[in-house]
Amino acid sequence: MGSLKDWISSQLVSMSLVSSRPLSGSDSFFREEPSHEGFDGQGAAHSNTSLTPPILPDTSPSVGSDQENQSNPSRQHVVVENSDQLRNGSDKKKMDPLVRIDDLQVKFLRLILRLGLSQNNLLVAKVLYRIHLATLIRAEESDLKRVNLRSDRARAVAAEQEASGQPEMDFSLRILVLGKTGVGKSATINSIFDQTKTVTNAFRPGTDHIREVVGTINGIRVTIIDTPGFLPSCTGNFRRNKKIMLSVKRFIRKCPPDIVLFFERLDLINASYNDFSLLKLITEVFGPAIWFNTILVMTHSSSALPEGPDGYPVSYESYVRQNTDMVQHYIHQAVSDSRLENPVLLVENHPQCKKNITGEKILPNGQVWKSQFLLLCLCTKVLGDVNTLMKFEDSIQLGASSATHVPSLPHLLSSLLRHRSVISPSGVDIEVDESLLSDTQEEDEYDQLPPIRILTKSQFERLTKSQKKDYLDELDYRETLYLKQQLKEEYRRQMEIKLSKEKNCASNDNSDGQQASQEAAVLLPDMEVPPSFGSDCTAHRYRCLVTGDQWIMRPVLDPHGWDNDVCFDGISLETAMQINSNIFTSVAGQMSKDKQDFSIQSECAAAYSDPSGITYTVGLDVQSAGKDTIYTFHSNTKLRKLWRNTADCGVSLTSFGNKCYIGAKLEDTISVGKRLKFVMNAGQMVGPEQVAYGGGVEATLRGRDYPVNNDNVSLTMTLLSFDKEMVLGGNLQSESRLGRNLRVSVNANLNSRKMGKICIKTSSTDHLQFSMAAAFTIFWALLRKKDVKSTSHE
Ligand SMILES: Nc1nc2c(ncn2[C@@H]2O[C@H](COP(=O)(O)OP(=O)(O)OP(=O)(O)O)[C@@H](O)[C@H]2O)c(=O)[nH]1
Ligand SMILES: [Mg+2]
Repeated sequence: MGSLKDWISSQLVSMSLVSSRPLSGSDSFFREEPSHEGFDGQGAAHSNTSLTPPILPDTSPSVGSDQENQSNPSRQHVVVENSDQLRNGSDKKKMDPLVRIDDLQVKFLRLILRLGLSQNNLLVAKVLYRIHLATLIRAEESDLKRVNLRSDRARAVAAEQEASGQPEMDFSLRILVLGKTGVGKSATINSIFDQTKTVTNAFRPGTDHIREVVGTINGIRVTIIDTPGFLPSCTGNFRRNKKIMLSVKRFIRKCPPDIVLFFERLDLINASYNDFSLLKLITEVFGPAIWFNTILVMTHSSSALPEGPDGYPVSYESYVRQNTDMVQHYIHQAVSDSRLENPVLLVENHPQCKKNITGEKILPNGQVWKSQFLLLCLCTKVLGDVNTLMKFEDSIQLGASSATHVPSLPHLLSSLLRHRSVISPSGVDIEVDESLLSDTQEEDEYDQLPPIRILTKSQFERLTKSQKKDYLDELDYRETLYLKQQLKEEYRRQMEIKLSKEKNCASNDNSDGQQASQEAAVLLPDMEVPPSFGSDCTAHRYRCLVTGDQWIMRPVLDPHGWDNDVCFDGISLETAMQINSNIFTSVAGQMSKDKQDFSIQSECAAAYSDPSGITYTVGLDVQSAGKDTIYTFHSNTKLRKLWRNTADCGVSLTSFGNKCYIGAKLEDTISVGKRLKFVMNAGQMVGPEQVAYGGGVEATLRGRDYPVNNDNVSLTMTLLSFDKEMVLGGNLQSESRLGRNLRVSVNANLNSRKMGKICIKTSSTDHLQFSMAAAFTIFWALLRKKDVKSTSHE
């Protein structure tokens, strides 16, 4: 059962109920002995039998995906113990994992300094953030108060220790290399040490036995275990490859590596690449947990770029992304889990590889790959050690059989409390309809407008700046009124159809069939598919037609598919039907199936509106979660228009595995005028031996031009209680149009655990506005940074 703590952090950081990713490598796979830093006590108690990977809800891109450059500078917090604890005796220090995490961070920052890397480096920030998150998740309520945001102090201690060289740092890396023969494992080892430490061979397998290569880089002792390469995966080589893997497994049993490098040649990955059987064999022999500490190494990274469909070479970034995605895709298939995201390291071993002025080998994108190698190894090892210290042994496991996700009560309750508005078959929200109806005084406003002369482009150009503005404002105003009028007419038309249908039903005169057949088919926009179908046609098109209002059926595009044949492995379907004047139903779902997996997400609902104003809704939601399926049956009763008040009560029954969760909620909506709305709700979710309670108040103020412009501000306060813990949260959401070409939406939340996030989205058709938005964002980030600094000084 997920805890409230998980729920809070996922509210902040994760997209979905089941989205989780490894913090880093699994020590459970490798470690039988204490790590090289000598973490003794509880933290070093590794188990090599369990495959439980240490997993945290993830918020950031993979450690190594340097293509993704978003990071949140405000989250670069370091968890540092308070000074009392720092001064405490070594015994206590040894016992307290939080203190040891603090030490580890200082060590990590020292190494970053030693490598000459900036501490604001994206990867470093991510590692520090993940450590912070791990500490928060694992910390007890009492510990949480001790978790200070004193990043500056950790940095200062690291700088001080590194300058004085005291205390001496015993940090070492133990790395295992794996990959097919000839991909450049030995050549990479030689490049890393800048000397020929192991033999390479261009024409036949170069390495015939496992051997350790030891050296020192930037004061870090590095041991690399060079292994014989695997033979290309075909049935004849299966036994030989297995033999190599078993001997490697035997070799590392006594002294397991911190990091695994899995090698591929970047230039040899193409549409016909398929190393699934080899990856599967690695997974079987070493266990799925091997992939947690694995970095994908792509050699030959400076090779000539292939031609794109337009005859020009493709861009380096997209070439790398496409090829690494393909290898990652097959790893996902081998472990039957697509959550894994391995860091990628690009390598070029050619002696004539381009170098920068300091003589370091650089890639076509200007990156110095050797420092990137060290950084990735450091990050992987440090996160691995944090995992061990924090004991993430009860986290999610990799693999299909183990990919069972237990829904948490706070999640289920908050989704029950989420407001569901019932959509009528015409596609217009009932609430919108009502606000239109109440809008009678503006009835003829558009028709009463004086005529306007529409200017040609050249006439418009001749206007002065202020005239241009007035003219555009006037057009804007008219457009809003026109759209309002159109919406009203559409609503009236729908009502008339409804009334005439009722009459027709009475007189048994059904002309529906003819009407439907008269409706023309509409072509839906094309989907972009990988341009690899057929020899002469670069982009084969799949076209979709919509023939009636009622059914929309489309294939689902898999963005990871490498050919059109495997791109479409799902289907989505949407329909809404009026059974009679009072009953309507809607079904929306998506289903995908390939050789291994079948997944479905669907929502069906039926609503009955009583003429007295009561609406009854029943529905069934079906959702795949790993190999299991979650069924949720829900039922709602809505009492409309008791004064300006809509009351709603609902129950839900969720079945997952062999467990059942029952929930109930009460909700009341009060409208004050056309623009202000209050929603209050309270609910309860009961699971096996556990209960969660929650509720909230939401106030929404809509813009003057609603529903033509969806400007609104809403403020929500929620309270959630689960397992003797209570969390109060506040959320502010606003969407508004600032000027003609700029839309801004702001979402900010904060809870009583002092965790929160702010998200600002802007869209503009004007470059100037974009630069303003960027300037504002940077200004905001700086402000936050200052804020964090002053907090840490306190
Ligand atoms: N151009 C180029 N050549 C490379 C690169 N990496 C390796 N090579 C060459 O590829 C050949 C094979 O490299 P090795 O390092 O022996 O390959 P290996 O993976 O160790 O092979 P086994 O020991 O048989 O498993 C050598 O001639 C290397 O010089 C690279 O990044 N670019
Ligand atoms: Mg070799």
